[in-house]
Amino acid sequence: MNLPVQTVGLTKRYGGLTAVQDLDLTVRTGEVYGFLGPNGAGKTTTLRMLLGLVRPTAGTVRLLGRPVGAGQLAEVGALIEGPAFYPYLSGRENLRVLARYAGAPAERVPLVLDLVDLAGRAGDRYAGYSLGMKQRLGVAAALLKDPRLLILDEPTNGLDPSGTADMRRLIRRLGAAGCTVLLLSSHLLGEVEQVCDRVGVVSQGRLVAEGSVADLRGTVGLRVLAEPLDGAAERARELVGADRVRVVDGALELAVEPDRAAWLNTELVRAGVAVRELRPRERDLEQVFFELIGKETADVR
Ligand SMILES: Nc1ncnc2c1ncn2[C@@H]1O[C@H](COP(=O)(O)OP(=O)(O)OP(=O)(O)O)[C@@H](O)[C@H]1O
Repeated sequence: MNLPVQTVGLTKRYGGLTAVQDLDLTVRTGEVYGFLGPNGAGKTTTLRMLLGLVRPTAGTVRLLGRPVGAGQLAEVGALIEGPAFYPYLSGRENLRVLARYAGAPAERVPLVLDLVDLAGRAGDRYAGYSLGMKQRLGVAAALLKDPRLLILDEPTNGLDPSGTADMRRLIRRLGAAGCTVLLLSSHLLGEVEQVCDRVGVVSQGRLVAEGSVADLRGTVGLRVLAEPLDGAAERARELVGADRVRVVDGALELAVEPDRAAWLNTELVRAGVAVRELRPRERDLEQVFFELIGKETADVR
């Protein structure tokens, strides 16, 4: 199978520093994969190895099913750092110039402008674009060659909330259109929740978790709103064991499998407790991210 990205045991050492260690990364066709980790975790080094810009110390990289350097970069579109455009040309003119350089058909220009939602402003000068529009034009440029793999490195960096939301919508749209996207981000897990099919979290050069956002978040029990609370807590302790029951903010938190909800509800009601709400308790995504990267505080932006 020609996986867009597959690394096995990928390692890069700079002198005594291991920037990337034993990384097994797989990006599947048609998915939006979020490669996440705090600054210095090794994302850029990994990206450079994927693109053949840096030679791995150990391990292998296959890009679009072939070893790096087999000419497949023509099929990869990338938005890395701020894209360079001519300020006095319009968005459309800039793309026409790039298309000519890249040997992409001119008919792609209106198509990609439409994709990134810039068709209405395509005639405006680049210099007048907002940062968000500039970034989206960068994505449009990366799409000119109709790449099989699109790599976006920190595409929301420096964007305000509305620019970030636009970029998120764009990535989701690309994903829905069947584009394979590798998204690098040092932002919190929560921010990529809506756009990524799967995420890999890297910390200190190692992949510390991989899966869907739902997988990573997991469920850790049940949260129950019931009256009277004391009676509910007492009965719950009898049912599942005292060490599995906590009272937090006027609710019961039970460390039990969520599929025991129906049984628990029946038992509580039988004990004369009125159950108002009973639902799986999920971990907070930020918390998950910090646990994975082994930090207590939010300094990963
Ligand atoms: N050319 C280099 N020489 C020496 N050390 C390097 C080199 N490039 C990266 N490093 C080190 O490797 C580690 C990983 O850096 P890398 O840039 O890959 O992380 P990152 O996750 O991309 O971080 P950021 O989000 O800040 O870009 C860091 O400790 C960095 O200082």
